[in-house]
Amino acid sequence: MTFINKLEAAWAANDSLLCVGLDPDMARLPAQFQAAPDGIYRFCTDIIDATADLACAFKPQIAYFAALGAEQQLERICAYLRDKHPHIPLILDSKRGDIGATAKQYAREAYDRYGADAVTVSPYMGGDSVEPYMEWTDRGVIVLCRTSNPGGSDLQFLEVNGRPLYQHVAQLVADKWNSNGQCALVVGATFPEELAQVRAIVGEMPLLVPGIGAQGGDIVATVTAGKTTAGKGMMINSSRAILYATPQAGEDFTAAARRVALETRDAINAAR
Ligand SMILES: O=c1ccn([C@@H]2O[C@H](COP(=O)(O)O)[C@@H](O)[C@H]2O)c(=O)[nH]1
Repeated sequence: MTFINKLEAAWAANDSLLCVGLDPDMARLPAQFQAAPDGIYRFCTDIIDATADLACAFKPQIAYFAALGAEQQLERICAYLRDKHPHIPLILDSKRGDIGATAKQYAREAYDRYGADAVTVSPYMGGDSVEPYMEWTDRGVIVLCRTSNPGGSDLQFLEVNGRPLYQHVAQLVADKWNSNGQCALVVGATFPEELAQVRAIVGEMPLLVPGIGAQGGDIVATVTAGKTTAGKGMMINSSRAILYATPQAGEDFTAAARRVALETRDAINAAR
C-alpha cells in the first residue's frame, strides 16, 4: 500500500485530519520518564496508544531524538507504531536537503532505518536533491513550501517573476516532481491565506499543516483554507499542545493528551 493510500484509509477509519507530533523534550516529560534509560520510548508509545484512534498520522521530529542520542529509541518507537497501529502513517520530520548521493543516504535513513511512510524534505537544492526519495515509489515525499514560522517569509515570500517563491515551489511539485503521485507539501496553519493559494495551485495533493496548538494557528481558518472539495486533503499537526497537555483533576498525562487530541480532532471536523 502506498503512503497516499494509507493516509486516505486513516482519514476515513479515524474520521480524522489530525497528525499527532512526537517531539519529546526531556525537560517536559513526566518525572518517571526523565530518569529512565528508555523514558523517551515509553513516553512516546504511551502517547501513541492514547491517541491512535484519533489520528490520521504520527510525526516524530528527528531533532528531538538525535539531540539526545536517542535514535535507537526512535527506531523502537517506529517499529512499535508499525506493529501495534499499522494502519496509521508514520511521517519522519527530518527536513533533509543535500546533493543526490547524500540524499540517497537520507532516504535510506528515513525509509529503511526508521521504516517511515513519508519524509519531509527541503526543495531548495532542486530536483536532483529530491529524486532519491522518489525512487521509493510507495513512500511519501513531503516538500517544504510555506513554513509556519515567521522567518519563513524571508525567502518563501520573495517575488520571483511576479509570484512569491512558495507558489513556484507548489507549482513545481504539482507539475513536475509529483509524476508518481507520491508528493505532499508543508504549509503552515499560521498563514491561512497562503494555504488557500497553495490549495488552488495543487488540487487534491495532501498538505502537512503544522502551526495549530502551541503556535496559535486558527483551526477554522486553517480547515476552510486548506480542505479539498471532499473536505479532506490535510494532515493538521499538533505536537506540544497534545504531548504536554495540562492534566485536569484525576487525569494522568495520557488522559490529558487524549482529551486535547479529541477536542482538536473534533474542532477540525466541525470546520470540514
Ligand atoms: O513549517 C513547519 C514545518 C514543521 N514544523 C514542525 O511541526 C511541529 C510543530 O510542533 P508544535 O508543538 O505543534 O508547534 C514541530 O515538530 C516542528 O518542527 C513546524 O512547526 N512548521
